[in-house]
Amino acid sequence: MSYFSISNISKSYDSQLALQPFSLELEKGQFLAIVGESGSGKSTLLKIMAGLEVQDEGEVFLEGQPILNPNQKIVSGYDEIRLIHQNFHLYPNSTVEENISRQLLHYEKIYAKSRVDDLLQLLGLTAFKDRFPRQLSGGQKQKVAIGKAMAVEPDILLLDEPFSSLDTIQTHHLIAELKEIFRDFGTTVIFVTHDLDDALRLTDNLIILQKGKVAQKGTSQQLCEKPKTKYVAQLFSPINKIPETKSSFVRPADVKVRTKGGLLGHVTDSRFLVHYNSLQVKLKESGLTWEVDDSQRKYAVGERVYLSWDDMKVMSL
Ligand SMILES: Nc1ncnc2c1ncn2[C@@H]1O[C@H](COP(=O)(O)OP(=O)(O)OP(=O)(O)O)[C@@H](O)[C@H]1O
Repeated sequence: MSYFSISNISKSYDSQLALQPFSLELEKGQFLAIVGESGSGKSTLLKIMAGLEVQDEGEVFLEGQPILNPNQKIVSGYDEIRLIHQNFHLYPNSTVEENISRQLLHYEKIYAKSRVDDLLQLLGLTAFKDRFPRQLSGGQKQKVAIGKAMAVEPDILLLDEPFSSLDTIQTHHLIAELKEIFRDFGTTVIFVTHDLDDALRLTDNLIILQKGKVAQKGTSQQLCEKPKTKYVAQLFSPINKIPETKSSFVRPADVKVRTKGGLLGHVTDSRFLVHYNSLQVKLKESGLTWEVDDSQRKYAVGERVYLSWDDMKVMSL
C-alpha cells in the first residue's frame, strides 16, 4: 500500500470533461511536479486531492484512509493535506507571527510558540515577525502562506502555482530554500505549475498534464529525449518542423549551421544568449522559419546559411 494514492479520479463541469481518469501513487517524503498549460485540470486535481472538490469518480487515500470530499464531510478539507495557492490568503490585520500562530490556537501554548519560532527561523522571517502582510514583499508573503500551511505539520503539501506573482529570480531562490525545508520536515509535496524550469528546481519526478489527461510521466531526461506529444517536446525548447514531412521535428540545438550543404535559408533575426546566439532562419524553399543555435556566434542578420541535422535527433510527434 502506498502512502498517498489516487485511483481513477475524474471530473466534469457542466458535462465538460476537466479531468480524465487520473491515478497516482506517492511514497512519504516524495516530491512530484505536475506541469500543464492553463485549463489542463491542474487546480481541479489538487482540490480533489485535498478533499475540497467533489470528484465524479475515483478515490483518494492517505495511509489507506479515504479522503472524503465536501459531499461526504461537514467541514471540508484536512489538516494533513494543505493546499497553497498563488493568492496568499493572509490575515491582513495580523502580524506575520500571528498569521502563523492562528493556525495553532487549539494546540498546547508552549508547543505552539516553539513551532512558530521554528518556522519563522526556517523561513527567514524572524526579522519580519511583527510586520503586517502589506509591509512584506511578494516572496515574503508567500513564505508566510507556506508557514501557515506548515504550522499544523501537514503530511502533504499541495502547491498550486504558488510563485506566479514573484519574479523569476525570487522564485528560483524560494524554491531552493523550500526544497531544503520540505526535506527536513519529511513533507510529501505535489507542485503544480505551467513552468517546467520551476518544476525541475524542485524535482525530476514529473507528470505532464494536457487537456485533463496525462500526456507523459517520467524524468526530464526521458521526457526531453523521447517526448510523446508536441506539447511535451516544446516544454524543453522550440521545435522545428522538417519540410515535406508530416510530423518530424528537430530541436534548435540539434541543427548544424554551415556555409554550405543542407537546406538553404537566410538569417532574419539573432539574439545573444548565454551560451550561443539564437537565430531565426527563413528557409528558402518551404518558407518555414526555424529557430537554430549558433554556438560560434558566427552568423549575422541577412547572411545565407545552410542547415542540416543528424537523423538520430529527429522527433516524430
Ligand atoms: N468551478 C468550475 N465550473 C466550471 N468549470 C470549471 C470550474 N473550475 C474549473 N473549470 C474548468 O475545468 C477546466 C480545468 O480547470 P483547472 O482550473 O483545473 O485548470 P488549471 O490547469 O488549473 O488552469 P490554470 O493554470 O489556468 O489555473 C477548465 O476548462 C476550466 O474552465
